[in-house]
Amino acid sequence: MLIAVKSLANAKTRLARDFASAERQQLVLAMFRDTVSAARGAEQVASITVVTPDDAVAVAAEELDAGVVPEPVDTVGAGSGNARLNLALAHAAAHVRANGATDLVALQADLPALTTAELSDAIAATPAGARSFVADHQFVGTAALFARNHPAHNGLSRSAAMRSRTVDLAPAFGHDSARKHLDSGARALIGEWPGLRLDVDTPDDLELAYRIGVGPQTRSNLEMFGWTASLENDRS
Ligand SMILES: Nc1nc2c(ncn2[C@@H]2O[C@H](COP(=O)(O)OP(=O)(O)OP(=O)(O)O)[C@@H](O)[C@H]2O)c(=O)[nH]1
Ligand SMILES: C=C(OP(=O)(O)O)C(=O)O
Repeated sequence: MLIAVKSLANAKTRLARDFASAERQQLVLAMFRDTVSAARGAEQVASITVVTPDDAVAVAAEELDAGVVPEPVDTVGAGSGNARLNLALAHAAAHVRANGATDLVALQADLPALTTAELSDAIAATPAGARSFVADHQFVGTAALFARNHPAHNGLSRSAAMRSRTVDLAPAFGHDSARKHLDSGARALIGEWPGLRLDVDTPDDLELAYRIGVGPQTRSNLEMFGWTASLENDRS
């Protein structure tokens, strides 16, 4: 499993209205921790690799027993943030495949309401020998992208077999990525996975995730920042 996280100082700018910079960075880390904790419970997830330029994210990843791949240098000057994100994921994919991984999933880092059961269920629905994805709850973005290799066949040399079996991740995250993944041949997975489909970008997403039920790190940070109390006040 691959997870990309950009520099915390630049993260979640769309939450800037509700959270000061230091709080926002802490919240991004908390959502990341809850996402990794839920993901690592899925029995199909053999390892988690985080690609990031941020030292604090790398430390948090290591504390959660995830591997860390430094941000590739060629992403500097790679144009838009999304181009950098996709280069970072492709770099991490090459890294884990060089170390023996076959089936890949690129998971968003901001899924605080993710449950192990729904991720496990989604992985079980992925076709072999193909790319597939779980769209976000609005069917605009992508919560998770999967690339499963073709099953092994006999009669080829080991290297030829590896080449012919490989299904590239070909990540196309960013604006309208559900459409981009569909248009590039990835299959949209069907299933009721509300936490998996809810990546948090805006205050409205955060409120929705909170109502579904967020993980303990996210919850305690939101309580500490007084955000949950303000939610109650807004409702009364
Ligand atoms: N390693 C890495 N991860 C990235 C990069 N750009 C984005 N990401 C990650 O990809 C996911 C989606 O990123 P964005 O939607 O662009 O940014 P965001 O921080 O979620 O939100 P905004 O600042 O509000 O756009 C987040 O988990 C980011 O941390 C990058 O250049 N490198
Ligand atoms: C990059 C993506 O996520 P976000 O919604 O965080 O921009 C995406 O969905 O492809």
